[in-house]
Amino acid sequence: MDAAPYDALLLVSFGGPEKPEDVVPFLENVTRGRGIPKERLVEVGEHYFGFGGKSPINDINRDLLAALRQDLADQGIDLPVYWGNRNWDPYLADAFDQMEADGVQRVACFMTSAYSSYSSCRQYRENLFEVSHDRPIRVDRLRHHFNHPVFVDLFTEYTRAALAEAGEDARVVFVTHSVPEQMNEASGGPGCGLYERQHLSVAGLVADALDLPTWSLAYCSRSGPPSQPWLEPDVNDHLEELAEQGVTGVVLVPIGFVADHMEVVYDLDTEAKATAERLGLRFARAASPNADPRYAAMVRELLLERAAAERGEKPERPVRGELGPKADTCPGDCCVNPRSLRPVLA
Ligand SMILES: CC1=C(CCC(=O)O)c2cc3nc(cc4[nH]c(cc5[nH]c(cc1n2)c(C)c5CCC(=O)O)c(CCC(=O)O)c4C)C(CCC(=O)O)=C3C
Ligand SMILES: [Fe+2]
Repeated sequence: MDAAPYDALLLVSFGGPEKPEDVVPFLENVTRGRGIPKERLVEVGEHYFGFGGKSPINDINRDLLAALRQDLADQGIDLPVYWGNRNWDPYLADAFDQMEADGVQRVACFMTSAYSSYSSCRQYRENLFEVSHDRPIRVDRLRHHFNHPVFVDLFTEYTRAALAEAGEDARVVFVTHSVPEQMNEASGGPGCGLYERQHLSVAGLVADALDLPTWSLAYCSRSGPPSQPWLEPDVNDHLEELAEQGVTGVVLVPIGFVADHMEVVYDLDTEAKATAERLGLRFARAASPNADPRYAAMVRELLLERAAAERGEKPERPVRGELGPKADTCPGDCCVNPRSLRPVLA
């Protein structure tokens, strides 16, 4: 198996604070120029302080990095793996400094974000462009993985396990990060609304695999000013509705998150769980991929698929559902944020 023309793999993630002193500067990094109300920042800061100022995200990425290295070694693929975050140490710039020092010429990037939107794709590509355009390293990012069979099958398995915990009659509620309605509309191109469609596709695939009679998609972690419409229903409001309808147990499936980071451990495991308890609903939260070795193997599959394509071969592009494989490169008008017209990596 051959990773040529790539001579490195880069894990690109969001980053998170690791100690109380990190929290405020991290939030400043994330929200610079984004118009988030001060009260919302104080509130989100409290979520981090409640967990000792440490997000789980970096440790999970350390584990994923180890799983990726193990998987490549097991497959006999000799390829260095680097890691850089957009918003916290280790930063993307440090990873690129190291790659440059090591003589890397062409790197494939795996982003720990599975869906299309400004926040979940284009902003990553802005940061990748920024950090790489003046370096002698060619950068490609691997295609979106929301509908990769491995991703869908993992969530199917995690959901099955959570149903066993909450009781088979529990209602499955798929959950993802809310985004402004405008951001959803622009995702995939003007008017595409691809963010929501991709989530509905994954949710439907998992529901079909488990023969679920009914299910829903809800949103968490709304931010921004109250006047701005974001995707709804909020998961807490949705639990209220379900309780009113006579539902007695719920399983939350965090399909929008590839790992148990702060939104999952606070917004779902803490806040939504408390809502469920108050409403007398049995509650279970399905796992997320984290550093599952099968998730690492999926990254390797995507890497080899793209490597083959770059060599001029016609690789298979495994995919589930009606949306088909997302192109390797995004068109110029994909996921544009009118407030941020910065150059991007395709
Ligand atoms: C779609 C999406 C994902 C999923 C895709 C992906 O994984 O990338 C995601 C991931 C994450 N978001 C994270 C943290 C934050 N996101 C914020 C703000 C925002 N996120 C947004 C969207 C998303 N975010 C949006 C539209 C905003 C509003 C401001 C803006 O338009 O930019 C804020 C500011 C405070 C607030 O507004 O809540 C924080 C602190 C962390 C780290 C968690 C940890 O530390 O464990 C992770 C993985
Ligand atoms: Fe976020």
